[in-house]
Amino acid sequence: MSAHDVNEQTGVDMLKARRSTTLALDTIRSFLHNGEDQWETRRKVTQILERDAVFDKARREFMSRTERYTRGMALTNRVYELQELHSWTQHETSIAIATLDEQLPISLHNVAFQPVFMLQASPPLLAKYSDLIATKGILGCYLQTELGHGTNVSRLETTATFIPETQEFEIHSPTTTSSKWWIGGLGKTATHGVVQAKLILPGGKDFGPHLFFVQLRSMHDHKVLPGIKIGDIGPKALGGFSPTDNGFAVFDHVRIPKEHMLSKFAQVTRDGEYVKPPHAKLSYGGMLYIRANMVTSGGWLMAKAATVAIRYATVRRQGEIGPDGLERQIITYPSVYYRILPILSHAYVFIRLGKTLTKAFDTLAGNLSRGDTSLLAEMHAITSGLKVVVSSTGVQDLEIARRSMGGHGYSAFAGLGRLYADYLPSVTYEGDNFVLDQQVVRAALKSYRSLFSESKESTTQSLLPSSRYLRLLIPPTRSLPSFTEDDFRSPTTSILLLEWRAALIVEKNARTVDDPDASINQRVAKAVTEAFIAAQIGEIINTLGSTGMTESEQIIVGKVYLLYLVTTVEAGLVDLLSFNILNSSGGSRDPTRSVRMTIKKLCTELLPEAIGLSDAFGFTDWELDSALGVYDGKVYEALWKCVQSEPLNQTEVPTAYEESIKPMLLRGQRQARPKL
Ligand SMILES: Cc1cc2nc3c(=O)[nH]c(=O)nc-3n(C[C@H](O)[C@H](O)[C@H](O)COP(=O)(O)OP(=O)(O)OC[C@H]3O[C@@H](n4cnc5c(N)ncnc54)[C@H](O)[C@@H]3O)c2cc1C
Repeated sequence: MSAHDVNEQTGVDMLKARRSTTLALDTIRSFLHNGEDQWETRRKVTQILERDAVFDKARREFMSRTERYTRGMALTNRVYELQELHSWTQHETSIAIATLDEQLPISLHNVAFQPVFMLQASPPLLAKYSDLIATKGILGCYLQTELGHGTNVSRLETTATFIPETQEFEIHSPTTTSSKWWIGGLGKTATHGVVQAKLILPGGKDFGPHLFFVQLRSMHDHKVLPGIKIGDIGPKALGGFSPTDNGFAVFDHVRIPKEHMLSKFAQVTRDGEYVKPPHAKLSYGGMLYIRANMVTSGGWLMAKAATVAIRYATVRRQGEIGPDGLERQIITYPSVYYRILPILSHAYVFIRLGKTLTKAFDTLAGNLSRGDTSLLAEMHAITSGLKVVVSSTGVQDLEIARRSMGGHGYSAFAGLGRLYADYLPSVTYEGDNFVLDQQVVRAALKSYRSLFSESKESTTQSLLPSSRYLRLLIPPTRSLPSFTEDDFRSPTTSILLLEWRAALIVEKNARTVDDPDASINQRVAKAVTEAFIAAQIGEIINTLGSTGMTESEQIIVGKVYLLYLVTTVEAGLVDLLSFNILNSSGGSRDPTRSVRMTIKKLCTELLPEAIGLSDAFGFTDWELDSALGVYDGKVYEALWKCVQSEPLNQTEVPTAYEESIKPMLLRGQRQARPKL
């Protein structure tokens, strides 16, 4: 029998792991949070929430859907109460909402309704409503998707018919399939919405989908306004998105003033003439904003998964007995660290990339407001590709992290199952990933064709960051290098390989475009986006010197980024080998071994720093809400405590005994008796 106390050992193991880290926590934390000031702001806001009973999470897992919605609204109301009380800035309030770790209806107001309205409403409409929107004096949602159409926006059926006599639009749902569907915040919360509807002008001409600002509920008693039917669409898969009232809406000839068309770009004159927007895609700004934000939030979600899994794997001992007479910490098994350390690297990558992207979006928004669309196509290509990669990686990582924790990972108290259920639809909303892939491919082919167009000299100077990998195709005589294991210790090797893969697959796609295989779009989009991410990682590594990290810290964090690059190469081996990009050197028959051995070595070098690297995210126990990810490592105590609050445990004999268990037992005993 084991002589040591398994429970006590968890605390000992966590302390030891924490002591083994050589990183200065505050430097790395500051790097991840974009400066000490930002971190301090976040810490202060989180502390206020954590101490407030409204934000207690202890009963959350036992609540019904309706209770989750009601709780979600109470949390939201309290955040805005606190905003007033503490004079929080908009930024501080956004931190509070993000920190709550709930899918709240208010998010749709903040990330969809408000940005679209601010970017596309005419100046008079802005003057009337922008303050009310900012202060939550009205609550909004974004009504685009319908029962019959999602991806294909051009076939939406809701109509907005202009009535010149009254200078109004009439919003109407002509069919069952034109019912607005899936709309977050619509079911029970929103007072107003931005509705995507086909613009019909006098004479019946259809100008396609345009946006209209529509009041949905009374500001007096919250009742749905006449002519509109609204409801909640019911529970979602795996209990995800419980606090959000995704809803449906049907409009029956609902009149709105002409000024309520969002007409900053496209307009309708008083006598019903259409005025085209200066650029067909000017209205894409709002969507790009959401996608840019998804990169950052996806990064922080991966950070949570990594923190919980690394902490648990550090204190969970199972299996082989080591030299200390104790079972091995599961994090020391290659099959465990190989799964969870790459998640850490994904978090480091997307958190930093998100910051770059948000900055680029601010520049774009400034340009768009002046009618300058020059950056739009590039930003569209980049955000589409990144949205796909971040959401599919995040969904995968949450499940990998959960599974790495064995049986306890499946407990709701592990905290990752709920995050997974909530994050699952991110691969569908804001553009279905498989559909977005096509847009990335289209942009890549356009860059390829313009580079090789006969009308001008091929020049790599004009290549934008999203297609810089195409430079490798010029000059056309190419020799692909071969790499040793040592070469993979340098980021440039993986970056070059990933860029080569993108260049050759785009070239191949351009040549076989008339007869493509079925997975080509996914592979091309992935290759193109991963080449872009790889080049960005190169930049991040090159600038680590200016982050205040010591040289040894730069080496450790550099290894985290290198791990991302090399594992991306490993995941892309099928195409790298298909295109003969990865060659053996030194007579080895397996050119992939050097990649795989580099991953193993990087992981083992990073293991002593894993707790420090994940502590640097700065999550509190309240934020993680995971019995397996507690800071002090005492996972068994935490799990034991959670289980005691299970409602079934509040009575010794359940009500089901009299109703069902007892009759079943008695029936069984009666049936068995004759045979006894
Ligand atoms: C949790 C959640 C919240 C949402 N919130 C909102 C909201 O607030 N407001 C709102 O307006 N909408 C919202 N939506 C709807 C969301 O935007 C749509 O689900 C999304 O756009 C996809 O459309 P769809 O569901 O009709 O799928 P479809 O377009 O029917 O796609 C079904 C399948 O067909 C494939 N497919 C479709 N078209 C093509 C094509 N051209 N080429 C190749 N493959 C194709 C897709 O890849 C997918 O596999 C939400 C959805 C969810 C799940």
